Amino acid sequence: MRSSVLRSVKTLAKPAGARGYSSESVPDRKVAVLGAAGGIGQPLALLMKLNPLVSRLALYDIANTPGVAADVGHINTRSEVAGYMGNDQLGQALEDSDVVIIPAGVPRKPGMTRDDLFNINAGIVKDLCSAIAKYCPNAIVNMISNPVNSTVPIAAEVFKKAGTYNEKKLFGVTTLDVVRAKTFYAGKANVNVAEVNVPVVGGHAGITILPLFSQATPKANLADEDIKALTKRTQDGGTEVVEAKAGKGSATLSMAYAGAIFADACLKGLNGVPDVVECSFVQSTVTELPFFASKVRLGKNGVEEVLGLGPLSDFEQEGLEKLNPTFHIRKLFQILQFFRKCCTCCSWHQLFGCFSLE
Ligand SMILES: NC(=O)c1ccc[n+]([C@@H]2O[C@H](COP(=O)([O-])OP(=O)(O)OC[C@H]3O[C@@H](n4cnc5c(N)ncnc54)[C@H](O)[C@@H]3O)[C@@H](O)[C@H]2O)c1
Ligand SMILES: O=C(O)C[C@H](O)C(=O)O
Repeated sequence: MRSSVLRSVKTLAKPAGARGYSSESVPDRKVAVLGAAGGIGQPLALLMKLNPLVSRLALYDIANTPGVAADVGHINTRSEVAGYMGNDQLGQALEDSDVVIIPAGVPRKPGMTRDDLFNINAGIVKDLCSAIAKYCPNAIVNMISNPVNSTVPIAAEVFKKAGTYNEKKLFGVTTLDVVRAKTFYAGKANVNVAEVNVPVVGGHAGITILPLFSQATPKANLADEDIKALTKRTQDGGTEVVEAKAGKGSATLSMAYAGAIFADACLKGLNGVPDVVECSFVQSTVTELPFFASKVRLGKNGVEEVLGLGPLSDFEQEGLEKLNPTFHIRKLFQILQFFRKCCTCCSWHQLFGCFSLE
């Protein structure tokens, strides 16, 4: 048992010796986790502590971080761990960060949509991003807090207002959709899950999550009905967990795993490892939507290239057409309302410039 856990941890955290640099030359990298005492934050802190690419790990939350930091800090891996609690310590937590991961915010309960989290989480994200703009404006930001389809554009607006926006460094973390699509596909196709690849594009809510099973590898001859069912299960994966947890929150462990995979990819990109590609929700021209998840090549400056969708099946093309209005209408109105309430200097003109209904 112990050795298999260690083996998977090694695979997740493998230094990129074989992929571009030796473990002796791994540069120093500071990673900050905001919301580090939460359901995602704690296992994510553990996984980042196991990552040999991290030299400093800053754990920030509004409560309980000293305990989490003391606990994680006893693990005998490379990084130095420090806990920071409360707004007064946020600046210190962020200073010199290369990557900031944000799982701060409230999770869903059964019967809620991710949009129902907007009012609380938009405010949390806005405050945290204002601090990022001040204390580590060049950091890569990995946004986990929901609704990702809206928290990412909000973060972009906050950074624009602060004059620090770099579209190459802002990522909505959609890796859990990919993790789920891989797991469900491997089960149905009866193939080794470790070898499976499935791009998932669009966004991170309901039908905006669009897995491209026609591009899944290894290839399997699945019936149309099976593809439909896999697509629906991937789109409803978050709700499946929310319902199973029956009021005790949403996905935390699988999300921490997904968040650790994505942060590891960002670190590899920063360190110059070639051909690091993950799906992520980023500023995009792949469709007419201003932010869109697709495969992204990661590099020393964050996004190196936003990759196109590739060939779609008729079913996927239909899914793509359906997701556009959902995105536009919900997201636009939420974000407009938020900035009207909270940000008097953000004019309607600026907002329509960013989120126009094309
Ligand atoms: N992107 C995804 O795929 C994905 C997957 C799962 C969950 N999520 C989202 O992640 C968020 C967190 O989920 P969770 O289960 O960890 O919730 P949780 O309630 O267990 O933890 C959230 C943590 O955030 C902290 N927090 C609140 N306000 C803060 C602030 N201003 N600064 C710093 N920390 C603050 C809380 O103290 C708490 O420790 C939710 O919004 C959830 O919907 C996203
Ligand atoms: O579903 C949720 O509310 C959490 C997360 O977005 C998920 O996909 O698990």
